[in-house]
Amino acid sequence: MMESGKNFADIILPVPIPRMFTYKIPKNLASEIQIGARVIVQFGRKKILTGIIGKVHNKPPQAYDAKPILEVLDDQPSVNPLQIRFWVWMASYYCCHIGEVMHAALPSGLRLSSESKVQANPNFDRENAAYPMDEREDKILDALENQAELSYEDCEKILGVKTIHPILKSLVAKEAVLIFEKVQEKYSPKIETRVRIKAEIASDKKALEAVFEGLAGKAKQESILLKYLRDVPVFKNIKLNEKGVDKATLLEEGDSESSLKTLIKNGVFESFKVVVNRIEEMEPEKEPAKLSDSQEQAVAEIHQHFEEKQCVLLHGITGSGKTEIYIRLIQEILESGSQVLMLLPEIALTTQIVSRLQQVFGSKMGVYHSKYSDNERVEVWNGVLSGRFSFVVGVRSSIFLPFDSLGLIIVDEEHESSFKQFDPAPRFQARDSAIMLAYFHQAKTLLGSATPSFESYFNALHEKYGYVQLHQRYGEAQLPQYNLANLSADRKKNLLKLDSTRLMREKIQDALSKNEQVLIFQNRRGYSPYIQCEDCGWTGQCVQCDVSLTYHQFAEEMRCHYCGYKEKVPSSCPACGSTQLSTMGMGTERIEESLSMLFPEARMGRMDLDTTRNKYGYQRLLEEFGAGQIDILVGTQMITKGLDFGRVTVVGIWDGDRILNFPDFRAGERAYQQITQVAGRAGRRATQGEVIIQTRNPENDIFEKVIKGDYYEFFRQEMMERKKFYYPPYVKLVKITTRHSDFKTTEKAANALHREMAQIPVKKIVLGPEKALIGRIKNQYQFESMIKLDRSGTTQTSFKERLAEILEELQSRPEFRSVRWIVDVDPS
Ligand SMILES: Nc1ncnc2c1ncn2[C@@H]1O[C@H](COP(=O)(O)OP(=O)(O)OP(=O)(O)O)[C@@H](O)[C@H]1O
Ligand SMILES: [Zn+2]
Repeated sequence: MMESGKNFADIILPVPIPRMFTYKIPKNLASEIQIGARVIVQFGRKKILTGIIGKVHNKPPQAYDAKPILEVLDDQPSVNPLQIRFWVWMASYYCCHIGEVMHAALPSGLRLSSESKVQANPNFDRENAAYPMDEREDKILDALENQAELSYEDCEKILGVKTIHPILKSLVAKEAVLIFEKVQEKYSPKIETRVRIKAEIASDKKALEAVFEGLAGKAKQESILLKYLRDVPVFKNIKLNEKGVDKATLLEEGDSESSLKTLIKNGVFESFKVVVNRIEEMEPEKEPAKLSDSQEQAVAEIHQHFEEKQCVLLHGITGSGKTEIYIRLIQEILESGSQVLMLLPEIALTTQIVSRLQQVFGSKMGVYHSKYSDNERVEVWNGVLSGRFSFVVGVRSSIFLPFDSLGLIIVDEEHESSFKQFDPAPRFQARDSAIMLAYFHQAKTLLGSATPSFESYFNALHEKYGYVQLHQRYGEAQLPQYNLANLSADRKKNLLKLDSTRLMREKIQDALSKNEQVLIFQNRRGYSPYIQCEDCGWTGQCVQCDVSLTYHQFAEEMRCHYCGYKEKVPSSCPACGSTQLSTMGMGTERIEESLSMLFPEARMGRMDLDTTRNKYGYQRLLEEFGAGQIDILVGTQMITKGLDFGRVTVVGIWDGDRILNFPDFRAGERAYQQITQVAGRAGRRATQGEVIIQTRNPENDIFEKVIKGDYYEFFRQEMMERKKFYYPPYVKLVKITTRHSDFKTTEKAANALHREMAQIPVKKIVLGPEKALIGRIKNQYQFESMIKLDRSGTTQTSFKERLAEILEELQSRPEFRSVRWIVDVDPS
């Protein structure tokens, strides 16, 4: 209930309006106004919308006259105040509208529609109505007999008046109509038809015997009855009969439906319907593992750091057993009565780690996956609300679930760039947002990785985060042995076969002959093509930035994605003079073909976007691999994420150079992480694994650092570069894309924005605008500006506030009305 005296409310309106507007709180609704409740309001002259109360206050808006709130829909708020606080923060940090955050936050089964509708109340009996209707009310009810639903506009037309709300309100009060949102209807509970023996028969042995006698010679019906009694032993426990059995399950072994119908008709069975959970109930089946000494030690250190710090980074090498540490911490928090959220990158979620957690936590644990149907997502949402799930493991959007008392958030594989949402807004980083969310809940955050992001590692070194290390693999397992296979050298000696080096072939052969398994990794990222000299391995580098140039086929140019520097593709290699320049970019499919020619006996599998498109594709491949039905698995990034298979002894990195040549200031960091993660899949049990990296640059520094496992030294060197060239974490990046269908307008708008931004009086560097790497998408031209903001004080907030004003002003100029500006804070 509201404190008295507050007579205005800010209402979050849905997409496409996505903003907060202030409305008046009418006296008669004052007692129902609660933050997070859904309300009906009028927007503009015509539109009737459902919004959510974001804030209550007593400041009338300056620019317009506040309209009254028309209706409060919820007794219980749909969204809790912590969620609203989180939305507000996210909208301001990531420079988007709060309605866009709301749109991302609510599963579409719960989403607010942009238009509310009127429908007949199914419980209303018009013939025997308790209250009389006036003429206009009758007109609406007449219309609803022919039409399932009416918009507010329809009602206006029917009645020929402008203010229809009082009429609808009266109809609602008389329980004749319902006001609803169309999309909300999307969620439908799952209904199961079950059957059971009629109670009077089930509880009476004699009666049941009589039934059997009556069925003599009717084999089909008898068979159904026998199966029922096998599945539901009512003699042992009469209570079991009440729940009965799912009809489909009972008939699963091929019994006939018509025989069952006869049994129902003759009063032996009865059928009934129940609402069931889509997400299956599961009992825990395993105790958590006993922690090793170093794991116990790590847990103790994490506890210690949490005394003082809100966030701890767990830096544990691949195979060190971080999962078991998470399990211990999750248990502790759940026992204390708080909730836990564990975030995983998209693809890691369907795999081993989830089933491992499920074995321990059973159905206390909810899983929130992007491949879930909308209904399933609503069930997880409701499960969190009802307390059914006190622990959720999920993808980045699970930070929006309606938690009210989080105690801990774990972000596993925290370095993963897929925690960042690219499109649409909010373009949030789930790891960073999780830390903020935890702060609002007064909860702790644990970030875990074998290869921490430089941002997190930086924060740990500066003691902003606690830092805990695990240096050893669990049990007997050792880190794998690295081998660099020189592509150029093999080429000269004619040893290259179908792009494979001799060393690669030997190691694979070795593993196959010992009945061990092989993983071959090819980087998906390399799809942005680059030019490389086949003889010396030269690639074009930007003269102003520390990144490699991307090949633009259309213009026959190599360009820098960051500063816009460009040059023509040379006709011969500037380093060695060779004319063997080729475009790099080779897919997994071709590798699979090559390997099956080289190893015709081996059973091959391929895991990439193509082979995992459907819901179970990924799962199935992993199961086959786990069961030893695949000898060599070729894959992209997907095979790197937390896989734990005991028989993998050889990991091959097909094109090591491609990992290095990503046009990004994070190229080095990414390369280090990626190689270490892929390599980490090898030799996770007793046998030591081998990693083979094919490259034309065996002397590249990154390989040396990875092989030594010297993360700190690598980090230190990269940081010097980043400091010198103003890159994160020394500055904050904001990227702004300007889009329009006309080239000139796009350029003009981008330049106008640039001039305005340059004026903002904060410490910053504004780069661009540059034509984007992909100059045109869906017939929209795009230009990009990059802003590097000083990290100190209020620089960021001042900049973002002013930016919002600038964009608003630009948008209001007639020439730029249809230009789109996309702001990406902390782009990755
Ligand atoms: N205390 C323990 N008792 C028994 N087995 C353990 C224990 N800790 C870890 N293991 C086993 O060791 C293997 C590696 O552990 P886990 O997968 O948790 O490593 P990780 O640190 O997550 O590695 P990565 O970063 O490579 O994913 C797993 O097979 C796991 O079951
Ligand atoms: Zn450059």
